Amino acid sequence: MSVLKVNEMFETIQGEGFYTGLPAIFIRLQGCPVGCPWCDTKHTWTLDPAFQTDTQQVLAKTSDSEQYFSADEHKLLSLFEQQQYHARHVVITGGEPAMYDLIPLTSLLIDKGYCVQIETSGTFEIQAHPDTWVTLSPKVDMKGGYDVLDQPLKLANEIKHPVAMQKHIDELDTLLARPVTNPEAMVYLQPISQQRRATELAVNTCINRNWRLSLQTHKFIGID
Ligand SMILES: C[S@@+](CC[C@H](N)C(=O)[O-])C[C@H]1O[C@@H](n2cnc3c(N)ncnc32)[C@H](O)[C@@H]1O
Ligand SMILES: Nc1nc2[nH]cc(C(=O)O)c2c(=O)[nH]1
Ligand code: SF4
Ligand SMILES: [Mg+2]
Repeated sequence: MSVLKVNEMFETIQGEGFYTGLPAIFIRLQGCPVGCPWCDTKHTWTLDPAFQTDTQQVLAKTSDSEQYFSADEHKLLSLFEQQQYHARHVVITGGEPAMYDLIPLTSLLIDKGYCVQIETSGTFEIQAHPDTWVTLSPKVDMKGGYDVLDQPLKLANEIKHPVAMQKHIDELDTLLARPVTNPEAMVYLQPISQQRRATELAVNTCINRNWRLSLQTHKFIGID
């Protein structure tokens, strides 16, 4: 059993990376110390117990807030039924989900027939069932002072790098050159905050390097 702090749980369409377009249940965990200046989920950063509240209040959220509920894997699975979700794909994101022991939750979900994906910055070792799809979005030189670890680079099924400037491409090249990095990992560039210049850089670099483009498609159509 492992108790997780959940900032949001909702059903939507995966908007990013390899599984773009697939209906998915998102579990957004609370807490992240990495400090990316352009992070689109800053409301998940704090781990202040003052923001703990009850499950129904969190599930009923209509806007971003620091409020979270605590639940173990069995409670989360029972909430899937209560919420009448249809998706067979589960995305565990955050915040930084690898701060938690995800072995009990990922194992239970895989045992129940779900496909499970985690979205992680690579700054903590991943504790998850080996069949979990790992989307690594590496974070280099951010304010929190964390480094990208070897283990997430090894486990990554896809490396989805947020980019706005050439230095981000250079950082990615350095990570791809590390001997531990999974040579089979698919490489995606994701423009930061839909900026025009970031998008141009991502498109041109994808064409030159034969990498893939990840747009945050949910933001273009205004869904969660
Ligand atoms: C909010 S993070 C949570 C999971 C984990 N902490 C991580 O960084 O991968 C989920 C994804 O959103 C990306 N992301 C966050 N803010 C973004 C932004 N403003 N523009 C583009 N991608 C962003 C992250 O790089 C990551 O791929
Ligand atoms: N639709 C949708 N797709 C996503 N893919 C990754 C997300 C994330 O915040 O981790 C995300 C998200 O917040 N919404
Ligand atoms: S690691 Fe992820 S959640 Fe944390 S600040 Fe960066 S983008 Fe946001
Ligand atoms: Mg998001």
